[in-house]
Amino acid sequence: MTLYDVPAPAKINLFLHVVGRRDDGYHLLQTAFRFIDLCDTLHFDRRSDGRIVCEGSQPGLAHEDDLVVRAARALQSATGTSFGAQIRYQKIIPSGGGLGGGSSDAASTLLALNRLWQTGLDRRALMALALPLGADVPVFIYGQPAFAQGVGEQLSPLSLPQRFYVVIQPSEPVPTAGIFSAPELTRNTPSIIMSVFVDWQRVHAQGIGVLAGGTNSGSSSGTSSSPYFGRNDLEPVVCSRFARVRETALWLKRQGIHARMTGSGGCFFIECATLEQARLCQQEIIVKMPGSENGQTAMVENTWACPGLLDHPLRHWIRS
Ligand SMILES: C[C@@](CO)(OP(=O)(O)O)[C@H](O)COP(=O)(O)OP(=O)(O)OC[C@H]1O[C@@H](n2ccc(N)nc2=O)[C@H](O)[C@@H]1O
Ligand SMILES: Nc1ncnc2c1ncn2[C@@H]1O[C@H](COP(=O)(O)OP(=O)(O)O)[C@@H](O)[C@H]1O
Repeated sequence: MTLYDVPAPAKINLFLHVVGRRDDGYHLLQTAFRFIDLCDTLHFDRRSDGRIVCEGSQPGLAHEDDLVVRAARALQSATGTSFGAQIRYQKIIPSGGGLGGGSSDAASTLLALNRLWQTGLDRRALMALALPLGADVPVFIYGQPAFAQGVGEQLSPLSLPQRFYVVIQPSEPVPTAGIFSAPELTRNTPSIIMSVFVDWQRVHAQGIGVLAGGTNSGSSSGTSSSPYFGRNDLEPVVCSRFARVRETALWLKRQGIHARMTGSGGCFFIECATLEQARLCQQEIIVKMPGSENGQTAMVENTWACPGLLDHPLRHWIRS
């Protein structure tokens, strides 16, 4: 029994507010998760000897630390199945980018093995298994764009308009834990109710656009010139500590391009109304970037233009 070409999409945080801190040090967040069509791909063969064998492509990552392996083991011990799995995967989503690639790989592993092993867990049970693997893992099992609270596990569905994204990866990974532990991090952004974001979306649904030159229009928003809702509270901390991320942010700003950091960075996204606009914007960035050769500079590692997803591609693999 096999399952090949299982996708694990990246996520972006449309905004990210830190509204408090729990006694265990984890932070209370408010954020909007959106999946984008930038995917890792996983392949699974069922084994009857109970072993989990994973050929990942993560240099420097020990087998037992790989979130794919940890997810497989979590499902094994929760269900007592005697099956194992041979797993291979190809990474596209950069690690330490704030795109949730490892979390998404873990979620797709849970969804795929639940099917391959016929362990029959429902969505709620898989989400409970997902949370100890990482605060970001449950939303990928939830399967829909979501307004998230708590540490990221209290999820409500969001209906988001079709949008397209340029994603820019500065050539420097950012470790999530170090950003959350920064003393200077803003931890007291006032909580909002979800309808504030939903209403903002409705009002600004027509507003986003990219000008012919490739810069987004700066349609009116909650803040003076940004076309995005709220802010990412982690962005100033990441920019102050990571030179390449800061250079990228400043360069984009000087070009008049409104970009926002996703999660704990260091990737940025630019929201566009059409895929064509996203591709034009990406091309303009590639051409204009200082020292650019095929879109790679000392400052930026990679760029992509891709659609936002209306749903997770495996959403219907599981009972709600
Ligand atoms: C910041 C976010 C926003 O979506 O995304 P990424 O930048 O990682 O993609 C997430 O909250 C990250 O989720 P995830 O990457 O799964 O985090 P975890 O592995 O659970 O935690 C990594 C470390 O970040 C800190 N952490 C994480 C989440 C949270 N709500 N509060 C925290 O303080 C903790 O110090 C923890 O040790
Ligand atoms: N399969 C995996 N893919 C990517 N990162 C992984 C994986 N398994 C474990 N990790 C670890 O998780 C961290 C990055 O996780 P990821 O979800 O991609 O986060 P981020 O959104 O912060 O980039 C890194 O420390 C990496 O070593």
